[in-house]
Order: sequence, then C-alpha cells, then structure tokens
Amino acid sequence: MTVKVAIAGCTGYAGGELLRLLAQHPEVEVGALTGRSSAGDRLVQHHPQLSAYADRIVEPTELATLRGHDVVFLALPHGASGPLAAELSQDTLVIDAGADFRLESSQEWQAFYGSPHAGTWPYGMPELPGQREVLAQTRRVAVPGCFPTTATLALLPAVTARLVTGEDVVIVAPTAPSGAGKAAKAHLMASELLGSATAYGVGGGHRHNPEIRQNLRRLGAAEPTVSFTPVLVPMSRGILATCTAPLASPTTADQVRQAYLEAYADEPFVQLLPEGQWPQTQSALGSNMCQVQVTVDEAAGRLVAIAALDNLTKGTSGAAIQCMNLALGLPETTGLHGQGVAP
Ligand SMILES: NC(=O)C1=CN([C@@H]2O[C@H](COP(=O)(O)OP(=O)(O)OC[C@H]3O[C@@H](n4cnc5c(N)ncnc54)[C@H](OP(=O)(O)O)[C@@H]3O)[C@@H](O)[C@H]2O)C=CC1
Ligand SMILES: CC(=O)N[C@@H](CCC(=O)OP(=O)(O)O)C(=O)O
Repeated sequence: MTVKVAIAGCTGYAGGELLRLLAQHPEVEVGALTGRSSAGDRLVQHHPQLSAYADRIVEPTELATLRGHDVVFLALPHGASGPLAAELSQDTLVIDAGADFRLESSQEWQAFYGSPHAGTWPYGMPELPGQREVLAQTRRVAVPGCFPTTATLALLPAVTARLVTGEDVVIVAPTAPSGAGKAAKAHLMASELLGSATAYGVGGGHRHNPEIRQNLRRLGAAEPTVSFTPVLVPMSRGILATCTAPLASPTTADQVRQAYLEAYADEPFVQLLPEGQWPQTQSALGSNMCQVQVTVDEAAGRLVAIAALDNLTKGTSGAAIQCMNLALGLPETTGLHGQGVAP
C-alpha cells in the first residue's frame, strides 16, 4: 500500500516534525506541502534539517492543492482547520493537529477559544479505552493537545482503576516554548526565556483545562476538578507533567504500580519506567514514547504520577501518524519508534 499524503502548514514546527517522521514511513508518498506566507519558498529555507525534501517548493494552502490525496494533515493555527476541512472529501483521511475539533462541548470551546465551534471529531488518543476501534473506522481525527496527552497518560491507569476519583487533580507541567509554534517571537524567546522559568495560563485560564477534564471523564471520572499550571522553561522540546490527586482509599505504592503495569503492558508508546527511575524530557526527545512513573505520597494521601514526552512527537506529529496508521489499517507503530536522543 502507498498512501499519498499532503501537509498543510508544512513550514511550522508540527509540519516539520510530520515531514521528519514521514520520510521514514514505508507506506507514504509525500505529495503537496503547503504554507501561507512561505508559499513559493523552498521548504529547506524553513526546515534546513530536512534533507529528504531538498527539492520541494512550498505551495499555497488551497483546496485545489490539497485535493487528490489519501491523507491530509492540517498543522495550522487554531481556527484555520475548520473551514478547510469542511471542503475536503469525506473519503479523505483528514488529521488535524490543531484544537478545532477536540472538544465535545461548544460552551467550553466558546469559553476558552472565543470563536464559533467547528465541531467534534474522533479524538486521536489510541490509549483511551475503546478508542483504537473508533480510530480504525474514521476519516477524521482531532489530534490531542500536548499537555492533555502528557497529563492523561500520567493519570489514565489510576483513574480507570478508580484509585483516584479525578477530583482535586493538580498538574504542574514545565514545557518547551516550541509548543507555542514558530509564530512566537524568536527574539523574545531568546532574551526573555533563556535562563528563566515562567508560569502562564495560571488559575484555570489555559485552554487545555477543558480538554484534560474531558479526557478524565472519558476514563470514568464523574466530576473531575483540575488545577493545571504550565511553566515555560528553556529547552527546545519536551513536557514533564507532575500530576497529583488524593487517593480514593488507602493504597500502597505497590498496588498503584501494579495498576500501571497492567494498564500499560501492551502499549507501544507508553513506558512505565523501572521502580525508582523518574521521567525526564531528554529521554523522550525525537521519540514517540511517553515515559511514566508513579508512586504514593503517604503523608499527603496523594497519588503522584509523572510523565514526559516530546511535545512535537508524541505530543503532536507522532500521535498524528499513529492515528493515521490505525485509520488506514496499518500496524499502529509503522514509521514510528520509541527511542530517544541522548545526551
Ligand atoms: N508546537 C507544538 O508543540 C504543538 C502544536 N500543535 C498544534 O499544531 C498546529 C500547528 O502548530 P505549530 O506547527 O507549532 O505552528 P507554527 O506557527 O510553527 O506553524 C504554523 C503553520 O501554519 C501556517 N499558517 C499560519 N497562519 C495560517 C493561516 N491563517 N492559514 C493557513 N496556514 C497558516 C504557517 O505557514 P507560513 O509559515 O507559510 O506562514 C505554518 O506553516 C497548531 O494548531 C498547534 O496548536 C499541537 C500540539 C503541540
Ligand atoms: C509553550 C506553549 O505555548 N504551548 C502551547 C501548547 C501547545 C499544544 O499542545 O497544543 P495546541 O496549541 O494544539 O493546543 C500552549 O500552552 O498553548
């Protein structure tokens, strides 16, 4: 099988990571590569690291250019995917890296994004119970946000095993500024971010709050309450989410570990680390793996789960390809790997 793939938003961070990964996908032929301000440029002006595409020119993001492909990845700013996707054939597999189709609640969309809600597509997190079956049947996928993926994978076994209720969840997550995309001002990044850590979206204001709550509900939490604080730190890629929640009843660290071992035994891209070893972003770089560790803070009566991933790989583009594989009936891991870069 060879599938023809287009990428809208190829010059951005997510588009570049899609291209890096797809260069080694055995079933993919890369077709149209589109941008907005960069249309007409050589792709390698924007992604000098991508030698496999040295002869490619960026085309404008237009319907006519994207038509005629088996798969279209949308790696566009929020709000840009909705109108474009509506015009693409229902037979085309459309995978949106943006937020437009992630939320079920239009009310929550309005509250956090402030624009009309485009709709809801099957959510691209294969690890959620029953979701692989959903993704195998669909021609539309909404790729999760990078923080929701990290926090959900940290908490999934504990919530599904009812070790925690999903109430009073506290998440603090250092992240790389690359999560903000290339459009963020590079000079400010260098002068203001290097050598500093900065909290933002504090007090429940970050737009990933409703998505994290939605995921916890899907895992069985009746009324999840979450306090989520992202923190910008000077690194190129990565998220490290420390998630804590009160234990529903007295539970030992061994019992908690057992639940995580069982939940993640067969997951290709979630790794429960050996006891005593804690996730670090470095180990996830360039890899589609999310590394997880868990324990109990006995004095506080809380579960402590930590997860690390690469925001551009498992946090976006790797997850998008994992979902493409499922929707096309390919082995889920095709073209992906879970090996990081070190040092
Ligand atoms: N960065 C990350 O870690 C993650 C990103 N995502 C999501 O992926 C999407 C892309 O993010 P990212 O790659 O970081 O963003 P970038 O800012 O790096 O790239 C944006 C891309 O979209 C194009 N573009 C900009 N405005 C428009 C427009 N109005 N219409 C069509 N194309 C446009 C740009 O083209 P040009 O360069 O030609 O102007 C560029 O190719 C976003 O929705 C983001 O939320 C999701 C999870 C994590
Ligand atoms: C550092 C930074 O700004 N990160 C982004 C998260 C990026 C992401 O996961 O995704 P979506 O934009 O697709 O929701 C943020 O906090 O908004």
